Formats: sequence, C-alpha cells, structure tokens
Amino acid sequence: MAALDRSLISRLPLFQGLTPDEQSEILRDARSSRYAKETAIFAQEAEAHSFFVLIAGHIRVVRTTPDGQQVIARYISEGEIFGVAAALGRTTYPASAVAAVDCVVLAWPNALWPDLARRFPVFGAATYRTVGSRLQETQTRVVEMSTEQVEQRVAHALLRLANQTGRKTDSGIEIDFPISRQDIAEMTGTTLHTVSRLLSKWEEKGIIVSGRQKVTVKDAHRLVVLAENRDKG
Ligand SMILES: Nc1ncnc2c1ncn2[C@@H]1O[C@@H]2COP(=O)(O)O[C@H]2[C@H]1O
Repeated sequence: MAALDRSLISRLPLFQGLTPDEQSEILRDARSSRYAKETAIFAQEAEAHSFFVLIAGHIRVVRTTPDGQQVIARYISEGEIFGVAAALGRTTYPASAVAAVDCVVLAWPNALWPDLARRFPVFGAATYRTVGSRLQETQTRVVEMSTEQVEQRVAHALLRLANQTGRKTDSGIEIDFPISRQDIAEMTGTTLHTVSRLLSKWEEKGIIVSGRQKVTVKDAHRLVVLAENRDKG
C-alpha cells in the first residue's frame, strides 16, 4: 500500500480490535487509488474483481435501469467497506460507484476475501455487520417506497443523509458533500420538480436551508414530524 496516513486508517471502525501488526498484514495487500470527482470506481455489470474501503470523500452508488433511468441506491461515507457483495459471491457489480467528490480508496482483490476473513475474524465480523445494517436500511427504504407519500420519502432521505454524513454548523446539520435536487429525486423515486417544490416549501417554513448542491437541516424535529406524516399544518 502506498504511503497513506496509517493513524487515520487504524482508527476506522473496520480495523478496530486488530493489533497494529494485523492491520499491517491486511493493508499489505491493498492498493490505494485516488479518484477525481465524477469518475467511476467500478461500473454496473463490470466483472467484480475487488472490494474497497473509502478512506476519504463520498461515493454515490447508482443503478441505471434498462430504459436509462438512474436511481441512487445509497451514498458511501468515509471508513465504509463497499463492493463487498461482489466479494461474497457475485460475479458482476450490481450498480456503479461514482466519486461524488475527490476520493481516496483502498482496494483488495476479491480472491483474497475468504483468506482474510478466516485469518482475521474481527475484520470478517465487522464486514458482515456492515452488510447486515445495509440490508436493514434497504428493507426500510423498500417499505418507505411502497407505503409513504413523496413528502415523507424526501424527508426520510434528508434525515438519513444528515444522520450519515451530517456536520453540525451554526445554522443546523449540513449534509457534508455536494448534493443536488436531482440527486434527491433519484434517491426517492420522484421528479426534480417535486423535490424543488418541497425544498422551497420547507425553506419558507424554516425547516431547511438549501443552496446550490447544498442542504442544511435547520429543524430536524419538524423534518421527523413530516417524515412520520404527523404534520397538521
Ligand atoms: N439491484 C440493485 N440495485 C441497485 N443497487 C444495488 C443492487 N444490488 C446491490 N446494490 C448496491 O450496489 C452496491 C455495490 O457495493 P456493495 O456491495 O457495497 O453494496 C451494493 C448495494 O448497495
């Protein structure tokens, strides 16, 4: 692995509970790469050769439907392992991973996964925990998509992003990477027009502040009320 900040890597949740020597052994087989904003780390349907950990930046996981529509499956934050479903048995990537900002990524060949998980059970268990919590999040979103009105879905998406990547500022919780209204529409199965209408309405009510590719949640409590459809005004 190229010279990356080792102290930063050793603090990642994925490496907790491993000795410095064990961490070094796992990292020995990793390749570190930089990806400029909007470049792909892997492409949907490409042969799955590696699994990855995001060291710096944010990544969008995007699936393109046969008729060309794009859906944002989720965002990946610093420290997360990804592309791992492929290591666990798939032969192609189910979606594309695209750098939402400039990123630094570690990659391991998939062929090493069974051996790494066997030799370092703590690392294996941390990976399975991540996959498990993603499965839970996916199921939550399936229920949201099939039962909630669009206003609730957009409110839930903003709360999830604020929770996952939020940065506290004087004006509220700022989603810590560039996110457009189109991105929010692709996450919630609606149109740019509807997202723009909702964000403008919430901005007028003082619930959020939105700028170009930026959203800050000013009043998380009221957004929760909207997400749970308890708003009476
Ligand atoms: N059918 C699918 N449609 C959209 N995204 C998917 C699908 N299956 C898996 N993914 C996502 O694609 C991601 C690829 O990296 P991961 O394996 O970490 O996690 C995977 C899921 O988040």
